[in-house]
Amino acid sequence: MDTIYIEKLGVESLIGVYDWERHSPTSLLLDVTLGVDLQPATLSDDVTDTVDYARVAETLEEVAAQSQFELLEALAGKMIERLFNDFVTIQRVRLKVSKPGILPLAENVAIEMQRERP
Ligand SMILES: Nc1nc2c(c(=O)[nH]1)N=C([C@H](O)[C@@H](O)CO)CN2
Repeated sequence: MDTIYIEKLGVESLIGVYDWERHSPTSLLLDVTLGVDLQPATLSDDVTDTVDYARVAETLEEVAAQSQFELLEALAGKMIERLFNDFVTIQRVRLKVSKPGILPLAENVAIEMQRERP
């Protein structure tokens, strides 16, 4: 299996457990690893024969902007569901969602999930 990476993608989402987090969107960073067969695109040099990482980034920005989850886990689950639904050649997704600066004594907090296509 080959790999496509999107690193430190900045998105905005209304997310958080506490009332003070639910008045305005929070900045999140996404690290995405996609398991894809890249061999067809090595032969064709055609973006339609691979997964267009620009479209993946747009999809993740859209899911984040339209969601209102409490937990990072729930947002990550929805994002992975959308990627498998919209990009049929993605076989595996690893997604790390970071919420930098949210805890006073930590530079960053994050969750990471990895899923295979169902
Ligand atoms: N495992 C998690 N723990 C916590 C989350 C989360 O999304 N996943 N979120 C919060 C608060 O919303 C945090 O942003 C501020 O304390 C707490 N714990």
